[in-house]
Amino acid sequence: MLVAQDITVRFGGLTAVDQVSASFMPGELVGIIGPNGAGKTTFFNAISGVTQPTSGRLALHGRSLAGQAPHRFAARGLARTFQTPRTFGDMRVRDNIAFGLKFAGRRRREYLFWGDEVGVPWVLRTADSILGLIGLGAQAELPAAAITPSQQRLLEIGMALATRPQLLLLDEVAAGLTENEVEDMARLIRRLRDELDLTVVWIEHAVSTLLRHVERVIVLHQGRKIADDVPRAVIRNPEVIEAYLGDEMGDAEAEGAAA
Ligand SMILES: Nc1ncnc2c1ncn2[C@@H]1O[C@H](COP(=O)(O)OP(=O)(O)OP(=O)(O)O)[C@@H](O)[C@H]1O
Repeated sequence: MLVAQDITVRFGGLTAVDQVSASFMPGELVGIIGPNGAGKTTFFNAISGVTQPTSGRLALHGRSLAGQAPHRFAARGLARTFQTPRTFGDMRVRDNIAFGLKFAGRRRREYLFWGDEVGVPWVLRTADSILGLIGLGAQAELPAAAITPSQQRLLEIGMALATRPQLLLLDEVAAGLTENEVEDMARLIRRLRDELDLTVVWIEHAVSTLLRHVERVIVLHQGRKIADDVPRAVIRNPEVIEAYLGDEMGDAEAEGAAA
């Protein structure tokens, strides 16, 4: 689906992402974890066209995306959320989704091409069916600014889905949520992956929940990739424990997470 090769992003003298390579296969749910400042969001920005990598190669469906603008990434089936939800507060919840359906990602010509909706799951064809999918049906008429922070996060996921992605990048969609809400979010992400045939890459600090739900986890530390494996292996990796997991969770909790 997506292949990133030796991606490096420098800001002046700081190397935020240091030669990170990673591949994402169709249908995978992959987590990205690491300490604050490890380069997780910068890596996301680089693989979604928001930031131009200093060096490295990037291919979606085998076609190079180097130097392309973010809307070209969207047109090729990539959607993402941001750490701070980017919704339109004075527009109704339903209209936020409708905006994504109408405008996001695709150019007019591509809409004509997509007009017959061939291959688009029916739940992604209307704003109301997307709202039903993410559990925001009851909030459809409210201004987006009036819904709770956790609902804002769901709405941003809905807006991303409205672009009919095949690859969904989620940046801390569970930040600030209660433990139960984080668990609900993880279940929703899995359900979306399964029902919509998505590839999902999910950055999150709620490590124990993430490790219980993803199939593979990539660990970044000081811009470098220090692990890329199934959760069971990653929690036993001494470098990962030293750099991150030792602080984030006790051994017993980690064992439970990857059980
Ligand atoms: N636009 C920028 N200009 C300069 N430095 C930046 C910029 N964006 C990020 N950085 C720096 O790059 C490094 C990686 O930041 P990044 O936000 O990618 O980390 P992160 O792993 O996502 O952290 P967090 O978990 O806190 O969100 C940090 O040192 C950060 O200060």
